Order: sequence, then structure tokens, then C-alpha cells
Amino acid sequence: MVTVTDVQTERPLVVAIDGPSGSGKSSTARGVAERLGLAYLDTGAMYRAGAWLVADQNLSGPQEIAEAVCAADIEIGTDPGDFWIRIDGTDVTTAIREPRISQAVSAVATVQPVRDALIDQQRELIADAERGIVVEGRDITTVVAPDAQVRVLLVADPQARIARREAELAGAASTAEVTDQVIRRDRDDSTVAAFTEAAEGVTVIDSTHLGLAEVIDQICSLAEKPTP
Ligand SMILES: Nc1ncnc2c1ncn2[C@@H]1O[C@H](COP(=O)(O)OP(=O)(O)OP(=O)(O)O)[C@@H](O)[C@H]1O
Ligand SMILES: Nc1ccn([C@H]2C[C@H](O)[C@@H](COP(=O)(O)O)O2)c(=O)n1
Repeated sequence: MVTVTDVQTERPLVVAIDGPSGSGKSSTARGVAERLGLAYLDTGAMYRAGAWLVADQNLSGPQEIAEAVCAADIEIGTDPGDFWIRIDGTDVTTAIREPRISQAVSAVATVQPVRDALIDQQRELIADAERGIVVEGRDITTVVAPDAQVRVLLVADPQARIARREAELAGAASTAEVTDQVIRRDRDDSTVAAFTEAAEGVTVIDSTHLGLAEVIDQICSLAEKPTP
């Protein structure tokens, strides 16, 4: 296996991708990781696993949520071709994508002790990725890995993001529910993570009128000339 390193520092390559809901972060990050032979970390899935646990145990309030999620054992796969996630030994790979979890996840992701615990774990996973990694979420370019050699804010118009999510859910949620999952969720999530504007040094890619392959091409081009 070839190891992708930043030639100037010999650090394994880290590609950080942030953006609002439905902008294409997961699909793009997986595609970049597959093309460059890197690992892939879906940090949103970790918050979703926490939300699944909170729903499963019928918990409420920041204190109960923090106690349960911070004590939980979250294991996550980093192979872009074989994603899985477990919490306390239960496989929740499929369950975390249910609309009820999308609706509830911000209430977990906005609890600061939960963020602190998951950010620590995310940094450990990045440090362990010897062949380099693509990491996507809301605070990767700013908090989790601000020293990543490639930092991208992936955006798209709200109408495009809602339409993409509606197409993906294929009637499983109403337009009002999808709009809530995209617009209200971004509003809540942006109270704890800065993904509505690019931080200094972060490249903005607007995917509104770009196909998935074009976005992957653009990020792979950035990876060919990473910031030291
Ligand atoms: N450039 C693109 N053009 C058209 N459709 C796209 C593009 N990128 C992603 N999609 C589609 O849009 C939908 C949302 O993409 P994806 O799940 O990758 O977004 P996301 O930013 O990770 O969303 P979330 O943060 O809500 O999980 C998927 O159905 C995906 O196939
Ligand atoms: N780094 C991150 C990643 C995700 N979140 C929150 C925001 C989302 O509502 C939720 C699920 O993420 P998704 O799977 O939709 O990308 O997790 C966050 O706060 N920070």
C-alpha cells in the first residue's frame, strides 16, 4: 500500500471537509478517500450514534444526554468502501439514518461535553490513520483538524440540498420533514460549529451546479498541492 504523505512535512495527508446538511460531504469524502487510497471518517455518524442511544434509552436534558453518550463505547469503521458503526456493541449503521434520528441529532450534538468527548476520539482516529484520512463534518476545518493540509467548505443552495435529500429519501419523508432536517438542523447545529462561513485558509466549493465527480476532482486537485 502506498502511503500518501505531505512531502514537505512527511505527515500523512488529512483532508478536512465541512459544510451544511445535504451539501454532499459524505458522498464526496468517500469518493476522495477511495480515489486517493485514504481512510474515511464520518464524524456526523458518531453524533448520530449518540442520538440513537439517547432515543433507545429514552433520555432527555443535557445532563442525562452527556452522561450516557460520554460513557458509551463508540466504534466506527474508516474503510470508505465498508462503513459501519457500533455503540456499546450494537450495530447502528442503518438505524442512524432513520428520519427520527436526523430529527433528534442536533439536541445531542449541541451538548458541549458530548462534543468534547467525540472530538477527542475523532483526533485519535485521525492520528491513527497512518495512510492518511478524509474527515467530514461541521467543525473539522476549524476545531478537530485545523492543521489539515487540505481544508474545504462544501456548500450548495438550500433548494438544491433539500431536493437532493428528498430524492434520496424517495417519499419516506414529507417536504416539510425534509426541510426541517436540512434548514432547522443547520440553524441548530450552527450554534456550536462554524460551518456557515469559511475560516481563513479554507477553500469554498459550491456544488449547487456541480456533479459529484466534478467535486471529487476539485478536492483531489487540492490534495496534489496541499498546504504545509
Ligand atoms: N454534487 C452533487 N450533485 C448532486 N447530488 C449530490 C452531489 N453530492 C451529493 N449528492 C447527493 O445528495 C445527497 C446528500 O449527499 P450527502 O449525504 O453526501 O450530503 P451530506 O452533506 O453528507 O449530508 P448530511 O450532512 O445531511 O449527512 C445524496 O443523495 C447524494 O448522492
Ligand atoms: N463534526 C460534526 C459532525 C456532525 N455534527 C452534527 C450535526 C448534524 O446534525 C449531526 C449529524 O451529522 P450528518 O450525519 O448529518 O453529517 O451531527 C456536528 O455537530 N459536528
